[in-house]
Amino acid sequence: MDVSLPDSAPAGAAVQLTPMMAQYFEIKSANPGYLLFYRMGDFYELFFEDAEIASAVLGIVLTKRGKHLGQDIQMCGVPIHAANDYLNKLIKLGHRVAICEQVEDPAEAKKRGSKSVVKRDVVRLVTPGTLTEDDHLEARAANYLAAISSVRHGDTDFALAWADISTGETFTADLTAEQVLDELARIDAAELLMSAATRDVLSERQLLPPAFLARTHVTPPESFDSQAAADTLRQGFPAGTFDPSALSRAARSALGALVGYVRDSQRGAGVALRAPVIDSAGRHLAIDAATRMSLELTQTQRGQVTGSLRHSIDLTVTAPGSRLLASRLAAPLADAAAINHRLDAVSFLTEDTLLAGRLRTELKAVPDLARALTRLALDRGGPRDLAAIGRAVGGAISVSRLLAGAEALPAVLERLSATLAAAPVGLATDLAAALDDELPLLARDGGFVRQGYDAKLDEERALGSETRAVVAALQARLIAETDVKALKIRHNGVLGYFVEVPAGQGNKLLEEPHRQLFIHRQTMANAIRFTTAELADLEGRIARAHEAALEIERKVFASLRYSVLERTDLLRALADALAELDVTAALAHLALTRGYVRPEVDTSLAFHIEGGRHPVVEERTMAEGRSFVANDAELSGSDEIGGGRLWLVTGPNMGGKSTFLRQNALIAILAQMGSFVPATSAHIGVVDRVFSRVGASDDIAHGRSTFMVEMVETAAILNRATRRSLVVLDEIGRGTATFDGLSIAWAAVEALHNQTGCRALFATHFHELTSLAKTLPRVSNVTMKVREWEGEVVFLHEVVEGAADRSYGIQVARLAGLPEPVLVRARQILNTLEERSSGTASSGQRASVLDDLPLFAHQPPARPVGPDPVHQALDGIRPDELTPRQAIEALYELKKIRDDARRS
Ligand SMILES: Nc1ncnc2c1ncn2[C@@H]1O[C@H](COP(=O)(O)OP(=O)(O)OP(=O)(O)O)[C@@H](O)[C@H]1O
Repeated sequence: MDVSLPDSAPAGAAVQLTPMMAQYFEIKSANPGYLLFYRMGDFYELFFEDAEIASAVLGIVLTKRGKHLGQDIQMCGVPIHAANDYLNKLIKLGHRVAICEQVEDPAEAKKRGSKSVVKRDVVRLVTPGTLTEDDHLEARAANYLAAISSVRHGDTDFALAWADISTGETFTADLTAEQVLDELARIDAAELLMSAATRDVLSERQLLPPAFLARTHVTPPESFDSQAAADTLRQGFPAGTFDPSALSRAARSALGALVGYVRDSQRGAGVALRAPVIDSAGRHLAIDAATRMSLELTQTQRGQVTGSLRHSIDLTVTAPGSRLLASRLAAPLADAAAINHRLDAVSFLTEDTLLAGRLRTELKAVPDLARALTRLALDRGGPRDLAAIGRAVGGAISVSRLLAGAEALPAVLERLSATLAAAPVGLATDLAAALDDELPLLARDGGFVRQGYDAKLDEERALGSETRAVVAALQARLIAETDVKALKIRHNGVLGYFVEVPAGQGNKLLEEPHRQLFIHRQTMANAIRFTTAELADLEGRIARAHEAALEIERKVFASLRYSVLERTDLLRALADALAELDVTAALAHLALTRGYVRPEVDTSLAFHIEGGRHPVVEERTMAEGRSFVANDAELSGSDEIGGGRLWLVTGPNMGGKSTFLRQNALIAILAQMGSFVPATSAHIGVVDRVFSRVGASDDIAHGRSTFMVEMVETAAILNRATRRSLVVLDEIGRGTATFDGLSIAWAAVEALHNQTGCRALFATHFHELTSLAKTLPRVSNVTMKVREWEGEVVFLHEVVEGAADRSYGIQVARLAGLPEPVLVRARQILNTLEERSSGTASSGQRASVLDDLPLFAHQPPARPVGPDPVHQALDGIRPDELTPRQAIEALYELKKIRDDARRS
């Protein structure tokens, strides 16, 4: 790429470019916004700014190659064999890459003249939402590409289409503006396509938070044209699999954009999207983004997976099973009959533990069929993908036999059993017979077909190894003829086969009688290399045998690939069934190992939980050697009495309010995703939406204060909750002045009770609210039980009827380690406030109370009244007289005395 260019216009214009530079610029300008991986031999090279970016991000050396416009051309390269790792890193950091390959044999280019360049073209655009390789994907997470469209004159305002290219699953949904955020949070797409106009509409309506904006890729408006979409869709899906006219205009537009983008990014490789499932938001239990965060469904509020509900309940044994479990958790059902079908299946496997155990053992060995299938469809698959499909089909057959042996299967398992029974036995046998035990990643270099599968291949391979024997024989003969014992026949990539003798004996071969036979090729420092006519002939035979063998292997691969792809629909159905079975067996296992029960789910407004536990906190407390205190909840209502009940939960900080609130929301979600629940019994009338605002945090990034966020969210709940909803609210109104906060909380409880009539848990520190139970018939007061001992508070985590008489804030502050003088002073202020001020004092009156407080007064901490049993016991101990064993026992005894005193 040696070019000297004038300091004028760049590529194309008056500038004289080398043919390769011209080609580079042409390809680069056709793919704006992408780092261009430009194939040169065994490397992908990057130039100019691309090279600077890649070298900085990947930590690879930036070099120079020729000049452009008088400037050095910056360049860096990544070797082909390691390209995947580098690609992965770039994509994870938000870059997009165009892979440009040589699309003809360099020999062809040479035929056009010595200066002609090899033809190159972009074969694939790699973006976060279009990944298919295992190296780039998390096995247990779906990787969605989504497209959102907006129309100004349809039934709905927006539509979303999304697909996981790695498995082909595709969905569409029409959305109202209100549903956009919820759905975006549920799908959590890796890449979100939209037109600039849609982006503006969403931003204007505050429907595009930074997390999604960062994943947004704006595509030209034409890509969202709903008219043009019809054609794109017809080409994008196999004929007869779906009818684009069944979609709304907005959904057609979104799906058209999605399919078009996938098609362009895969550059003609057959895109294996499945016919879209038309999703309707009403089918699911709606969970908004804030609730997902608050309940820590898939990650904790700190962004960690460990500690989330998903992490705690995912006992699946396959990656596709884990992905399905996550999507069920993200979108539990809202239809009692469908939920009960799932529960029937889980229930069956909790009863037949032998079958469940066997199923799980078989499933464990089943590879990711759907992803392997997609790679093969995109012509990106290798022998290992074929083998994975073979093993998955084999697994399906074994599992199907196990199910066939069971009697009276519930409907879901019956359906799965029927699907799995159709597993193509012949295909599995064929793949197992054809493929070797150890397989290379790529089909390109051969070496994957099992010995004995193809007679002709075995013949060519034998020829190859026979000729190797012939080479050995030839070497022995040449040694005998020349009497050069050190003569060797060797091979390298440049010379092919050659005869090598040490330099000292080389002359012998250059002289008569040998010079007739040995043709000089190369003189090295300590060796001389020759060839002979016989060796050249042998070499040709070996190469031909190798090429012939390779050709046969390629054909075997193509034919196996064809027989797999021919059965795409069937294989996908198997993949779905295997994942569903894994989820069902995993939920049964969860129920048995954690003591979960089957919830009674119906269309009533019941919400009656006995002995409920928090699935994650329970696990944690047990791991710490403590037991979890189970609690009941009774929010059941009916239309006759005007809706569900509302429990006002009071109690000190750290008393377990948040845990109690969240556990009930989680129990509803678990039940509706079709899982057993952590309780001794549960009766739940299907919930349409769950709202949880527990432990809300600042949204400073958005420039909204804690209070503002709280009010926006409370507004969303009051506007959106229905009688069927479950609302779980923690400390509404805490972020503002006491009286404002109290008034807002008061009005919110009234609204939830009188207008919404939903089932609700409302935790508060405003004890004044508890008087609402006297006037509102469906409101009850409960509190977290605590015990005080020597000025310290002991949390019992038990929910009991009644209202807390105080907050124990100072005791909790002591536990947190606030310095003693501060605590003493706080208590003093509190006493004065309590004495002199009634709950209804005006702020002016309170201020005067504060004026009266003695400043800087300090009193020593109050001593406990009466003899302290621990001190008494200590007094009785004579350390000098104790053996180590007695000392330990005394220590245990002391702790026991302390615990008994606390309990009494
Ligand atoms: N039912 C329970 N059984 C055993 N331990 C519990 C129970 N509930 C809560 N805990 C323990 O108490 C800790 C505090 O609980 P939680 O966060 O629910 O309190 P809180 O009253 O909501 O406090 P705050 O108002 O400060 O958020 C938990 O981390 C857990 O370890």
